[in-house]
Amino acid sequence: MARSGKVTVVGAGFYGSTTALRLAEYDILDEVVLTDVVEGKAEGLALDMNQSRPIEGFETRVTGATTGTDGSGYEVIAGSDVVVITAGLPRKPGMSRMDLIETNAKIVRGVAENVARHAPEAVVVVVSNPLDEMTALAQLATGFPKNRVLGQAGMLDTARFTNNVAEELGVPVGSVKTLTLGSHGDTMVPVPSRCTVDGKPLTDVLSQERIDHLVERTRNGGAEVVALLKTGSAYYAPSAAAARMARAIVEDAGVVMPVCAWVDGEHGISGVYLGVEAELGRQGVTRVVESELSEAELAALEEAAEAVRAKQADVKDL
Ligand SMILES: NC(=O)C1=CN([C@@H]2O[C@H](COP(=O)(O)OP(=O)(O)OC[C@H]3O[C@@H](n4cnc5c(N)ncnc54)[C@H](O)[C@@H]3O)[C@@H](O)[C@H]2O)C=CC1
Ligand SMILES: CC(=O)C(=O)O
Repeated sequence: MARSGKVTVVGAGFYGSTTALRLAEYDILDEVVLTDVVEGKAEGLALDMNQSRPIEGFETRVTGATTGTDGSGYEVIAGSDVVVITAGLPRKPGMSRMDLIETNAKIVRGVAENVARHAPEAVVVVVSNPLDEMTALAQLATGFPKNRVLGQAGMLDTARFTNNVAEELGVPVGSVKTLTLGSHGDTMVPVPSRCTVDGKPLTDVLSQERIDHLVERTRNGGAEVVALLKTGSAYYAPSAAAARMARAIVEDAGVVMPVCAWVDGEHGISGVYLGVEAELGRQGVTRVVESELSEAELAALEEAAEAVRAKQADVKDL
């Protein structure tokens, strides 16, 4: 089987390590690189993942490396097609994603500058929180074209909406289609008008009260997991989302996914990183797709854009 492509995952915590393993298990890449500032952490996890290859039957090799905030060790990411940035603190119960902004901005800025130096042709997928702001910051710090920097949130939030609907109705997740746009925060926009169950509109199978409940549960999906875990945030569904995005980019797949992308006039909104549907290919976002939305959903998307625009303007000073 022909394998090609190299994806780096920066940050070997829960999110980063599960993303690296998922990418390696696809068995389509030459190499997955996993890095972390903690001495030996990425190397140890990479060794462990490589030892799982004979059991799981994949050949993609994982390389672990320790990197310094001074840029040491970053040579290992040279030639990466995609760099996924997961470095940064996760929230604790009671914290909002926005509470992480100052600490994570310093980390993401440093990482992004080193990515620009050592992998200048890469597409960057940001996952560190607060997501919409860290994506904007990574674009500023890399100086990459806006289509080559995007964030992961919509895939995860959409998956949570789908799972919530499937569990409510006791049906397979495969029979449910949903969509979530907007910010990865308080102004998240689950889109009930785009939800179907076995092709039927959601309003045909659920009352408005139950739909409202599932929308609210989706908005709080991250906090629900944090409250149960108590020591960190979700990573199985988030890593599945980031790995699928990286794969779509490496494979130049042209698939449409909900992601945090630079919006330039679509939906009448401009000049902001926002959760929208976008087509992904080798150059990152090849096209932002204007989803069909109800009037109320479009108004909510505009509200989300205004909420994140102000915060994104501030990140340059962090
Ligand atoms: N966008 C999304 O949908 C989601 C975002 N997240 C965010 O992802 C981030 C990571 O989450 P977890 O992996 O669970 O946290 P974690 O604490 O398990 O891992 C973070 C890792 O980053 C490393 N790190 C810190 N500074 C670094 C630097 N300068 N260079 C390289 N590595 C560095 C740490 O040593 C640690 O291993 C958090 O900010 C979290 O909020 C988590 C879930 C979903
Ligand atoms: C941590 C986070 O952003 C989430 O689970 O949605």
